[in-house]
Amino acid sequence: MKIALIGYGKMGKAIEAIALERGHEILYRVDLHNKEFLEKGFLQQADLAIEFTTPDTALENIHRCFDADIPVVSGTTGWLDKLEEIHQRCRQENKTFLYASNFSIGVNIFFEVNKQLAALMNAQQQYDVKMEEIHHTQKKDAPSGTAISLAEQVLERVSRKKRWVNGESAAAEELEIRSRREDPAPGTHTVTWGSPVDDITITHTAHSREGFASGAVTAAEWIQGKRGIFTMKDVLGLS
Ligand SMILES: NC(=O)C1=CN([C@@H]2O[C@H](COP(=O)(O)OP(=O)(O)OC[C@H]3O[C@@H](n4cnc5c(N)ncnc54)[C@H](O)[C@@H]3O)[C@@H](O)[C@H]2O)C=CC1
Ligand SMILES: O=C(O)C1=N[C@H](C(=O)O)C[C@H](O)C1
Repeated sequence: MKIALIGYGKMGKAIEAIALERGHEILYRVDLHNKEFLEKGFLQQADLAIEFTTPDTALENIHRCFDADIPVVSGTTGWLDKLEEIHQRCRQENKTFLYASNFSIGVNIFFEVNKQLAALMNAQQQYDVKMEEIHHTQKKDAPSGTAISLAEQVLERVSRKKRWVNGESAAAEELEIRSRREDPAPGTHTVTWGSPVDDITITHTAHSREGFASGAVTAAEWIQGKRGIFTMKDVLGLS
């Protein structure tokens, strides 16, 4: 595959290492300083783009890839209020788009465990649920995209919880997500169900960025030749 790598920060570099190891070519490494590679003439020479940038730039980058009609695999967090705009264009113009708040296999399995636990807890009023996410101090968004995915999975299944809040909350209908920033934490997510007599805690701890990067390259390999909107559930056959 000829990859246009959009975003050449911590994730861009981790993805580059794995893509090269697997025999792929990095055609462009697009960063803040060489955004001219986002022009159609450059992008359309690539088989696809892998996009890991910032909450403020992801939307525009994905539109640029759609202009060039190349598939996009995006993992940027903190911009999902605009996701529907991208899905709409993707459907209308028959483009190819795959998004995941977390590309690691471990977290995608953790998502399934979280959903099952939440479904079981809907009838167990004595349990309250809280979440915590821990990331490095350079992270721009809070709560993490993964924590929002986990929270939405709970809200869909637990009728006594109405919304998530980032920070402390004493309101019974709110799902509290605490965010901690400390180095080098690549990403830890914990969901705790507590009752007066016991707690159930599930935690996923990333030891490095390798799992995210490897998942993103696997998603890029999988999406080749496909049209439509996809997630890691499709890649891993979890749908
Ligand atoms: N979905 C997943 O599995 C994961 C998602 N992430 C997310 O990926 C994003 C990037 O994370 P990191 O690499 O750690 O951040 P980073 O800050 O190390 O790198 C971001 C890079 O994007 C570049 N950039 C900014 N605007 C750009 C533009 N318009 N075009 C091209 N490049 C641009 C910056 O110069 C920087 O090098 C964040 O939103 C983070 O939350 C991070 C890890 C895993
Ligand atoms: O910024 C990061 O580093 C990470 N971001 C993603 C998120 O916001 O969930 C995924 C992972 O936890 C690392």
